[in-house]
Amino acid sequence: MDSRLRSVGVLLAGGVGQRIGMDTPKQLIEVAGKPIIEHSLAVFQNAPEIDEIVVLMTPGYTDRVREIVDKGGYDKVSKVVEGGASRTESTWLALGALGAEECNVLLHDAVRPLLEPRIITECVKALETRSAVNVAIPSSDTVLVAAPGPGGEVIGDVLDRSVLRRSQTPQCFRLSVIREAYERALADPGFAGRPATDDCGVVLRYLPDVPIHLVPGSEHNIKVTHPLDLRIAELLLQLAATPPISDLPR
Ligand SMILES: Nc1ccn([C@@H]2O[C@H](COP(=O)(O)OP(=O)(O)OP(=O)(O)O)[C@@H](O)[C@H]2O)c(=O)n1
Ligand SMILES: C[C@](O)(CO)[C@H](O)COP(=O)(O)O
Repeated sequence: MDSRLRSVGVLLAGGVGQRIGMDTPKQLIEVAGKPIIEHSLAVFQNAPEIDEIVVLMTPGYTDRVREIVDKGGYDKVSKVVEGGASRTESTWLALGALGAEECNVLLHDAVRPLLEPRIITECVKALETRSAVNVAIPSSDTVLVAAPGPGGEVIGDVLDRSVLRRSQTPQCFRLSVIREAYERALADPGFAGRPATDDCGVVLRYLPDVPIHLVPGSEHNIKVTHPLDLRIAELLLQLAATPPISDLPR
């Protein structure tokens, strides 16, 4: 009998893309010939470690996602569910859409269309022995803490870059662990006033004894947030589709 836990890829696509400022949610914008969300869907669909995909989509756009799923033959998609008002609400709704059986959950920003298969492999491997795993890269910039000063901001602190990492997705957990963290967060009246910007932040705050193992991410695994990111994603996706020079026929 195969005792491997099932792995569910959750695509968080419930946002509206305010910072990119377009009429439709940014995950539906076409980049390198496909909507951004479809690039992310294809990565999960083609990953042998992923057994099932659940999509959380902006209310009003779930039918559009179902069309993309049907047309592209993404047969690992089991559910397309409406997302919530914040990323954490969408995660909570995703957890509600999963059954009671223990599994691995890989929570991925749908707007990170350049997720590499290697990262999924390493995350699922790490989940064989750990219950919480995140993907992160070192910071190549020096990171400052801004403080209010006379007439504007001043530097409050310069952080030690050697211990700083930039958090990416997928953020990966045993279902029972991420559910427990969110149940505690929702029971805390203070959570709404100090929301978390990612799922690891919820686990760290509400299950501080659970170590969150780090897997190396990638500079390519960008989050399409601002208009310039669309151009960068386009170029990187084109590059990824181009064989390296050594593989070209001579
Ligand atoms: N209510 C929300 C908000 C965000 N997300 C998802 O979380 C990921 C990262 O969020 P972000 O880049 O902030 O997306 P938006 O919220 O759409 O962008 P903005 O903050 O500029 O409005 C995206 O794939 C987004 O669709 C979500 O599932 N549900
Ligand atoms: C989850 C995340 O992508 C990790 O870097 C990030 O925190 C999402 O932030 P956003 O403001 O919701 O884009």
